[in-house]
Amino acid sequence: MNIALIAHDRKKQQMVNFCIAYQKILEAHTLYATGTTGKKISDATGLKVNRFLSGPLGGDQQIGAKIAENSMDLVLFFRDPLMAQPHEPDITALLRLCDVHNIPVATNIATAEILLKGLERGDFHWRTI
Ligand SMILES: O=C(CO)COP(=O)(O)O
Repeated sequence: MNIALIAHDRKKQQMVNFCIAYQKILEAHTLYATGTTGKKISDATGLKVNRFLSGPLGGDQQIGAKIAENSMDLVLFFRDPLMAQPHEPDITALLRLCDVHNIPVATNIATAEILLKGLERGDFHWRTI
């Protein structure tokens, strides 16, 4: 499965901790991330992460393009709901494309944990059909 990992600045440490906790599951998949998030994850875990541009410079849009091409199976996006983002339209567009293409998307760690447990259990095999 192709998994996108994205975190806003005040959620990045949480994303790193999440990736450490679920490294065993994540390492069996192909990981993608926005620029800064991906660097922090790979530095902390050694996981191979394919990095796009930083979010404000177009990284969310690049991940959106992968979704539109049916090349992304799962999106874990730890958003900061208490901080305005300069690239808010890009974020909205990315989440919209998840809905257009029925891509499972978590916008907080609680949902992300449930999705990864489902992934481990094989709940997403339908994505490969
Ligand atoms: O802004 C982001 C997502 O909207 C994340 O981008 P970075 O991972 O480059 O900080």
